[in-house]
Amino acid sequence: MHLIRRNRILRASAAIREMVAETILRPADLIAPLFIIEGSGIKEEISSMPNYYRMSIDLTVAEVKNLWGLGIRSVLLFIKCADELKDNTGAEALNPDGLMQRSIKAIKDACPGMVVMTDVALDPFSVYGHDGIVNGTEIVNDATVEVLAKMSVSHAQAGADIIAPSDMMDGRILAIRQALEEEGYSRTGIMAYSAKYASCFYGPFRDALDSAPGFGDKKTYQMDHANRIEAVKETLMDVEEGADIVMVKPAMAYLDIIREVRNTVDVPVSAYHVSGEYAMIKAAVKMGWLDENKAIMESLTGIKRAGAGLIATYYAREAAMLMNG
Ligand SMILES: NCc1[nH]cc(CCC(=O)O)c1CC(=O)O
Ligand SMILES: [Mg+2]
Repeated sequence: MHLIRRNRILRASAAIREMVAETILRPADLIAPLFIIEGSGIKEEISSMPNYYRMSIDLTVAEVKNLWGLGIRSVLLFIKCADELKDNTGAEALNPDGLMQRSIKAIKDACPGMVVMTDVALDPFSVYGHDGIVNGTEIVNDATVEVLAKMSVSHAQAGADIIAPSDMMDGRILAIRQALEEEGYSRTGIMAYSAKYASCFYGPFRDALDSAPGFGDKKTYQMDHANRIEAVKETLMDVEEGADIVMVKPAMAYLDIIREVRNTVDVPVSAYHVSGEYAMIKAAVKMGWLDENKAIMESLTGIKRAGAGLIATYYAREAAMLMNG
């Protein structure tokens, strides 16, 4: 018998292909990022992210319930800070009655089972739009880490299940872990943005939250896209410091990094299918060049195939609806 025919057998029908599929995407694999603003009954379009919105807490809670019903089990919260509350200290980030803190409480009250993850970085609160405290043109690592640790405790106090530091400061995972333990939050997890690249693909997000850097760029603290070995080093350090989950970000231009990280660490690996990756598909679909449902499932399955068991994606709702048939 000539073995060449085996491939044709295992691809012969949809049923056989489904039987032998190696990578199966589930709604619970998906983390839904949510952009939250002050007010009530407010749903604002984001021009660079079609069909994605900034929403007030009440509408965000309703969306969380819908997402839970679709089988999604985690959300990742981002808030849009009022300009008058921005400074160079991150004070508003520590406000126990801040928008993030109120959002966490409202979601946990309304949908207790949903895993609430919170973005921890200073850019939404910074007059400079950088992820940390600025001195001249320097992002001051250690002073920033101190604030991030307090910010993380504040989120845990509000009920957050997992802290997601997206800042890339050195040593922040250990500092956050220690601060959480000192305050009794030994059950609050950390999803570290470990291999986060200084990517052009964050543009739409920065529009959404008005958080673009006011000067320079983020290349002094986010990684160079040319580097692979450095990603493994960063990730191993975060695991050593106490990260429960590590993340590679962005995703599609970094599948090799996801695979290398997956093969290296013994904790869950996540990836962030970022705003620019979402916007690219949306734009191509608008031009009639791509089938959106196929592009969504192929992209997200590929990110999982590369090794990410968790995927933060703005397509979480659509993908879950597709998987629910
Ligand atoms: N530190 C903030 C943060 N957290 C997630 C993203 C990007 C998410 C996306 O583009 O979807 C950013 C923007 C940035 O680092 O400039
Ligand atoms: Mg690091």
